[in-house]
Amino acid sequence: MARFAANLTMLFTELPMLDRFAAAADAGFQGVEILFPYDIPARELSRAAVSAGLEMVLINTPPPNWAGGPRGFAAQPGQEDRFRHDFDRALRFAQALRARHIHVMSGVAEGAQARATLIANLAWAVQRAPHASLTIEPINRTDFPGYFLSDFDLAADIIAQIDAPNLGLQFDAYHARMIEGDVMAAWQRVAPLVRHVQIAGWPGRHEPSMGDIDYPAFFAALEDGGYRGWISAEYNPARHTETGLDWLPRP
Ligand SMILES: O=C(O)C(=O)[C@@H](O)CO
Ligand SMILES: [Mg+2]
Repeated sequence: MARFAANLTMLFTELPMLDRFAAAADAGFQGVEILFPYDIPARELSRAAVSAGLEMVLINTPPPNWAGGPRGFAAQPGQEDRFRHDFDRALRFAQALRARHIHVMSGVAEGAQARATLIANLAWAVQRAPHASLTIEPINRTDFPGYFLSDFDLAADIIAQIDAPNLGLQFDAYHARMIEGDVMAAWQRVAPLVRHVQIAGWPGRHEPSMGDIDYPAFFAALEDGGYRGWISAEYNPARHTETGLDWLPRP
């Protein structure tokens, strides 16, 4: 069965970051992800994860933090040096945290040159970090205006073109609902490429129990299809985090 992780950038924000680890473990999560961990020394984050018995599942490149920084540079022509510098920093953090995946963010860009830039940067990154697992994630342009990678078929094409064992797809069911409408159909199309799954309710990006995505059916499809990766709760709780965890399957 897939294991569940809590996105500590968005869940348990009632607590300071380092206290969110124990709260996530107590609530029944087995792993955590942090979108941009770069404000806190990696050894402190690592200690908190280890003492809570949690696996670090994912971090994002690049360093600018969640509160307002650009969402990546990988598809921006002319920003290759910045991308490489940020990627190396993400890699150092991922190594220190033993993070399973690094999500490489494309940023705001458009057109053929952006696509070529993203492919060239990813081709560099998969060689730079042969032992790391890298992901790319289609993100909807309503919430993230101008974000380059907002199409599942484009992401699949890019992964095929790079053709590296350490690059895969990050499937966020909320973005799939926003971009495609039918989450299950999108999943069936790209499932073999998926390394990491994220979930939230739609509309609103709140608890998975709120809205029209049938998560029990989605979890069953993942199980039936042999998905063995993590499922990460990446949503803005509408209530106190713990009160809203009735959707979380517990043994
Ligand atoms: O917004 C999402 O969805 C993500 O997974 C983030 O990594 C984007 O910052
Ligand atoms: Mg996501």
